[in-house]
Amino acid sequence: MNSLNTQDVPEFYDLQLLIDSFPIMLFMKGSPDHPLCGFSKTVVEILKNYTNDFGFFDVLRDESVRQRIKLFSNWPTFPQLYVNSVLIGGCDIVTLLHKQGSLQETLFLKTAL
Ligand SMILES: N[C@@H](CCC(=O)N[C@@H](CS)C(=O)NCC(=O)O)C(=O)O
Repeated sequence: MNSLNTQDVPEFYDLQLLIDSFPIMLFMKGSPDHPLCGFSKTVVEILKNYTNDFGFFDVLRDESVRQRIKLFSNWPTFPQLYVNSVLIGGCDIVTLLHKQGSLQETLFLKTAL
């Protein structure tokens, strides 16, 4: 069981605002130009096959966001990819969608809503 709960950490950032801040939003470790984890690096490399137009938030720069968003989205790891504020998943799911050929649709049909 996760020992953290949302009252334990200060809410400097409104998570929903962060998630909503770009149609394609990646919560990752490091930045797209300098990923600091292999999983984040993989997702950035895959995304760049489709678009460079995505937002990101480096969870290593804000421990509060890092911990709270895991609870908020019920997803315990990073990266976390959101499209139109909906959590798509992490590295495994993005890699699978890419290999299946459905990531384009996931990224662009949803953003065209
Ligand atoms: N299976 C995961 C792998 C990602 C993962 O294991 N991330 C770890 C190490 S970078 C993580 O975020 N741990 C929680 C944390 O560091 O706060 C995926 O598909 O994204």
